[in-house]
Amino acid sequence: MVVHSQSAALDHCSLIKTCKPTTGVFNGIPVVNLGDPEAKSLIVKACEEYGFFKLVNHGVPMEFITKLETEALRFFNLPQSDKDKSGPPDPFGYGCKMIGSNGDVGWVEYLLLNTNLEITSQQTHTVFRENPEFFRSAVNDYIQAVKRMAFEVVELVADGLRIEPRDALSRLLRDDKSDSCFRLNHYPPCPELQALSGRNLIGFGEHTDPQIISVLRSNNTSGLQICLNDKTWVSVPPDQTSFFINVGDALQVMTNGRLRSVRHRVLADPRNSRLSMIYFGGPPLSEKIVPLPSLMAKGEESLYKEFTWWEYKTSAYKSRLADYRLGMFEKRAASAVAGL
Ligand SMILES: C=C1C[C@]23C[C@@]1(O)CC[C@H]2[C@@]12CC[C@H](O)[C@@](C)(C(=O)O1)[C@H]2[C@@H]3C(=O)O
Ligand SMILES: O=C(O)CCC(=O)C(=O)O
Ligand SMILES: [Fe+2]
Repeated sequence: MVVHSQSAALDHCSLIKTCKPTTGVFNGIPVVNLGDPEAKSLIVKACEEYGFFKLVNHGVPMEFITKLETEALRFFNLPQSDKDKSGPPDPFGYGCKMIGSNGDVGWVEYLLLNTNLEITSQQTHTVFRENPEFFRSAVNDYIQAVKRMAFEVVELVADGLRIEPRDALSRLLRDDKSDSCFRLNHYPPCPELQALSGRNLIGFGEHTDPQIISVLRSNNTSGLQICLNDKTWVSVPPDQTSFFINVGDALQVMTNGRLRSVRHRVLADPRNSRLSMIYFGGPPLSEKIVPLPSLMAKGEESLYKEFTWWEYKTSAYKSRLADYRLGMFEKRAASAVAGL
């Protein structure tokens, strides 16, 4: 991400939103130890209350994490013209400041990758044609390990909610056709811009993740914030040795609203660069996203209209980042519009 001079930088960034600096960190983020016999109920409680928790003792080898971090930084430190060869993100590939294709911008550059097609094949023409073999292998090793952990987490969700069979969620992520993706985000420091405005630049604007579950790991630079039920934004203390798990929109629907997808955003840090890596576990495109039958009480009705993941994704990709994407799939919203 090139910044030539202060005025050029400001020009470039006039579209990036800012917010008042927030100071306090939130110490109430639930922490779940994957080896704890109580993990399933702690996970469910955290997902009901926050749609978010920190996972420790996760079993992903630190070696895979640091190898990928090194390779990712090597990539993001390349000259801009080299990085641009891996873009634009359509939607996969390298992107800088523009998020999605509907006008959202942030102080971020990223690589967005598909995980279900072997990363060796389809993406060869963009991201990995230009980058060394060890970057590709670092990405593959990391994704494999994180997927395994994500399968376990959603199986614990199923256990905790007494969903049967217990692979009702994990089978969707394990499926060869699972529509999952992976993202490396790099938020460079930007001291001049923040000093001039006295505000924090938005790195990645507020949103919920559309998929079933997102698994996030970052370096020790802060920036991630979540929105609590009372609509206040709180900063998540970073922890480079742990993972943060987000409930996505699809899981909210599949649990008929029991688990809530969490609204979150990232503020750029004026002094330190942030690097995050996120696996977004989604179902196959043809999957119907409906509440899981074993979870529904007798006579309970779905809060949502029936839709496939393809339909949801198509609509999500037409939306702006901050939009409430589930709104148009809610039955209640539809009847309100009809004046019922
Ligand atoms: C503005 C957009 C970017 C996004 C697609 C969208 O139109 C709305 C959802 C966005 C989001 C948020 C979570 C993930 O980072 C992401 C990959 C996803 O699946 O939905 C992004 C999309 C993107 O960056 O392409
Ligand atoms: O980069 C981060 O820490 C989070 C970004 C995010 O929420 C996303 O890419 O969907
Ligand atoms: Fe997100």
